[in-house]
Amino acid sequence: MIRARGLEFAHGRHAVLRGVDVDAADGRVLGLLGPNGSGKTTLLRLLHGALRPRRGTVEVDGQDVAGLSAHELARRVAVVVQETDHGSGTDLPLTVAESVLLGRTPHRGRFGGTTAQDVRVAEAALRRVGGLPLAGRRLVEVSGGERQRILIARALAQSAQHLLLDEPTNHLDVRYQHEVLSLVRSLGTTVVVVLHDLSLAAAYCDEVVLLHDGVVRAAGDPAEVLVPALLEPVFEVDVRRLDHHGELHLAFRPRPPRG
Ligand SMILES: Nc1ncnc2c1ncn2[C@@H]1O[C@H](COP(=O)(O)OP(=O)(O)OP(=O)(O)O)[C@@H](O)[C@H]1O
Repeated sequence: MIRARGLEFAHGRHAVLRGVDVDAADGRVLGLLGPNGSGKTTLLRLLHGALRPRRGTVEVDGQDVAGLSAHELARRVAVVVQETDHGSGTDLPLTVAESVLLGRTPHRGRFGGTTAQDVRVAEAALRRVGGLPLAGRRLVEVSGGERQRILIARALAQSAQHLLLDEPTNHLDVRYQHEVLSLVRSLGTTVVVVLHDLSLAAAYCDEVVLLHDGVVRAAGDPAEVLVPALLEPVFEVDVRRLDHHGELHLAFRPRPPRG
């Protein structure tokens, strides 16, 4: 369980998040949605302790993240950030297999080396994302979509009960967008995922939080949040809900420029 209450965050004088509450329940997929600049990545970073709030608290399994060491936190929470973000490690001269093995680091002692168990877990994680054939390749040589799946494998190898992902479908072709999200959904871990594609959010999230200008505009069941009355003022487009084989899809039309 990840629980945030009353989160406030600012870059200098620029308020980024105000009074944000989040409840990510065990084994459920929570989607963070909202327009560019609405505060999704900032919120995700607060949830895994990479940023400290000015006000408010974040608890993981009832413990304040501010009181957990980086090592303890990494055993509980695995994070897949966008590959351009600092810390994704994709610029290191590593093979794919070595990169996935890095996910095991929180499970080692200070001077502990790689164990056979680490190798087995890393291999299983790479297999789950369809990445085994890439194991011997250098990370800098794989495509953007392949790299994204490898970063997810590294997070899986971390064996944490909570998984946070920032736009994991970036760079993925349509098949892998669905494969990665159904994989993430099948893990049984708590998942908090930033998504731009609202139809994917409708298909794979149990709950969603809709952010706008750093404030939660709506939260709850995707079927109740992904409605034109809530989405149109936030995204400033016309929204239609479509039913395709019983699944909710959303279609958008730009609004004509104001005269
Ligand atoms: N390092 C920084 N310094 C100053 N302002 C920042 C910094 N990082 C982010 N911001 C600002 O904070 C606000 C929220 O940014 P954030 O990246 O959380 O939004 P987002 O919803 O994830 O956006 P996107 O969909 O474009 O990725 C934006 O106005 C952004 O310009």
